[in-house]
Amino acid sequence: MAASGGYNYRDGTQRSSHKVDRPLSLNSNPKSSVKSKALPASGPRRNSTGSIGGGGAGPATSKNDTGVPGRVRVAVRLRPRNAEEMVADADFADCVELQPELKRLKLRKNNWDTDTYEFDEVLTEFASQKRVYEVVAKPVVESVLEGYNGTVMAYGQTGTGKTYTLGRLGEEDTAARGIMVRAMEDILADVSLESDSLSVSYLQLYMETIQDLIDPANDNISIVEDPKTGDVSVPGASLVEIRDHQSFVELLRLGEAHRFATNTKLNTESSRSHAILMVNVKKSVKGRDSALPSQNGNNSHMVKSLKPPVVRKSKLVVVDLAGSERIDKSGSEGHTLEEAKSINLSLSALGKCINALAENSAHVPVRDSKLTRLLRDSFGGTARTSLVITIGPSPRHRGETASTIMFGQRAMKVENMLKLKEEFDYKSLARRLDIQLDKLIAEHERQQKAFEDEIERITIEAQNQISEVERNYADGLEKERVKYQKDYMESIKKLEEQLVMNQKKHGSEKITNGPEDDGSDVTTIKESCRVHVEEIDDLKKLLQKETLLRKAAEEEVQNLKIQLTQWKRSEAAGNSEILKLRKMLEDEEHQKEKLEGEIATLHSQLLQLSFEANETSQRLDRNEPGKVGGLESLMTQVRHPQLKDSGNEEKTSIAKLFEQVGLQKILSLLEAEDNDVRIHAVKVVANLAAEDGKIRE
Ligand SMILES: Nc1ncnc2c1ncn2[C@@H]1O[C@H](COP(=O)(O)OP(=O)(O)OP(=O)(O)O)[C@@H](O)[C@H]1O
Repeated sequence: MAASGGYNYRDGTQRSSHKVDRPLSLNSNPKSSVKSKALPASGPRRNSTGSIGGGGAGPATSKNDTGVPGRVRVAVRLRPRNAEEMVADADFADCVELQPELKRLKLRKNNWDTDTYEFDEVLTEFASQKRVYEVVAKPVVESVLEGYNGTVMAYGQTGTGKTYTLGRLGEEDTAARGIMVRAMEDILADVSLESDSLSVSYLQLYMETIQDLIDPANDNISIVEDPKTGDVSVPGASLVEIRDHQSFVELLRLGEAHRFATNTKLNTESSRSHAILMVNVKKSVKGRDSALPSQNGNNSHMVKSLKPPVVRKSKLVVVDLAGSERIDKSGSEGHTLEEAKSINLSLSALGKCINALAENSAHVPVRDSKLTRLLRDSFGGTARTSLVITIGPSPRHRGETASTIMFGQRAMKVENMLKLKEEFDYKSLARRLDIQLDKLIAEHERQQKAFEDEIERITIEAQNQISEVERNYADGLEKERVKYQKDYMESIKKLEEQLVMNQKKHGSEKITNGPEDDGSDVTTIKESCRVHVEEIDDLKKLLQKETLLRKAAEEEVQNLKIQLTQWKRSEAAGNSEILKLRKMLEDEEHQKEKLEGEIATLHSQLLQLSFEANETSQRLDRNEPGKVGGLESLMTQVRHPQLKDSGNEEKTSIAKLFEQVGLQKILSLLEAEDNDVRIHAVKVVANLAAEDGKIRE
């Protein structure tokens, strides 16, 4: 039964929505992507040869910048008969016959005739949710974890199982979990929550307005397209960090409750909006970041090898489209009718884009609806895309089933060019440099303090030793002096006593023997003289010994002085080492400032370019070619380089062009809508690259 026309949420509440279209705003903080290059939505594409299962080249082996071709892969899933069909179609065969092993589907035209279609996968009504995830979404999730954007989308008539396939939470029965929950489980198992980051936005596109399913008050979100990379983003949407499975399921449940749904004849809970889940994965690339400063303090080497770490920023987009429906069959009226018209309009815009891409047509009408703008990267862009088309078995809906099958067949012809989304992570480099600098400063201060303490200790020790040696020397000297003085006095005393004794002896002998004994007297004096000479010799020896001792003491003092001088010299060398370290630190800070300056300049250039490109594209959109200014003249130069120069002067002209407009503008022309301009821009870029390496990575 058709709803009365209210705005129904799945949680049963009713709210009104504002539908004010805001002008497209520029992304105020475009990231500088160093690896990924934008592929114009209508850029050169290759049509698939139609070989089933062979065109979806995975990105796993290609890590370069040129991208790898990746055809949109399409699986078809048949819903089992529901209770109503069991009764109403009891006497009729299903309108389709599946041959999963041949990956074929036969659509009955009448009782005798069938049309046969081939798909990348054919999933019968018995296919489990696990199998559906593995063939439809798992390869895309793996690509996302490798750094490529990925899209998983469900398309089909209302009530055929799109939400069942993508959005089931499976809380009571884990086997029933849909693609969203299973994809997040695989992503959580792969990322490291310490070094990587995982965030989610959940939106619905309802009657051409984008609303936040996490924060329903946020109900008019703008789409922003990066003119340089072609990346589409919705900066106004809530971005929730996901740390575990449970928080993600809560978020899905919250979003599902806010989704517009109504009861139609074809589905009691028919989604009236397209739901878009965006999972942003930021992974650091292991082993590809800068070297840390070496311990030997080689500053210039350290600065040269200081490269920012590389991060891969990829995005998984899961799109649960609202069901296509025949108004007469769904019984829509009033507001539900308006909703149905809006759904059909956006789905038909998507169909037109896919037709244009499948036919390699020059113009792809991406701007016809917000749905196609949001899915710009998923069809004909840089994402790996997998589409599941859902069909019902009822012969009463053969027409809708046929049109779903044709949509899938055309989508299989769309070829994307997968690109790695790598960036230098300047912020994390700056953070790491700060930490490194703090560590160096702390280490330097610690070493300086230890060095100063050591010098002080050595100086004090040396001074103590010198004082002790001086004191010992003075004591020794004093002792020697006292000893020799005492010995000397004793010797003098002995001599005087001996002299007195001799005189006495001599006087008594003279009285006894008379003057005749003069000979023995002489002998005695001689003996006395000999003793004196011996004593004098002893004294001389003692003096010599004392002189030697004094010399040894003086040498020791001299040695200590030499040691002190050496210590002072090493202190001076230490000071000069400290000065050198300080100089190194200053150099390092200077380098850091330079790097930060360059980052700021790059950011501002990028911002300027984004602004100019956006302005230009807006003017071009408004068909005001005369006001395009610099870029217009650049396009003219790119289209007709011979207008300025000719023949061999073309290279000079390209060089001049490069000088005048700069590389960024030339690169921006690679995304121009005009085929000629893009071709000439490619030539210019190729010439510049060949000339002298003006273009580097
Ligand atoms: N493969 C399946 N097995 C069992 N039941 C299914 C299957 N697919 C869908 N259903 C059931 O069919 C009904 C409609 O499914 P669902 O709401 O997912 O369809 P839909 O395509 O999302 O519809 P709409 O476009 O109207 O939102 C639900 O009751 C769902 O449980």
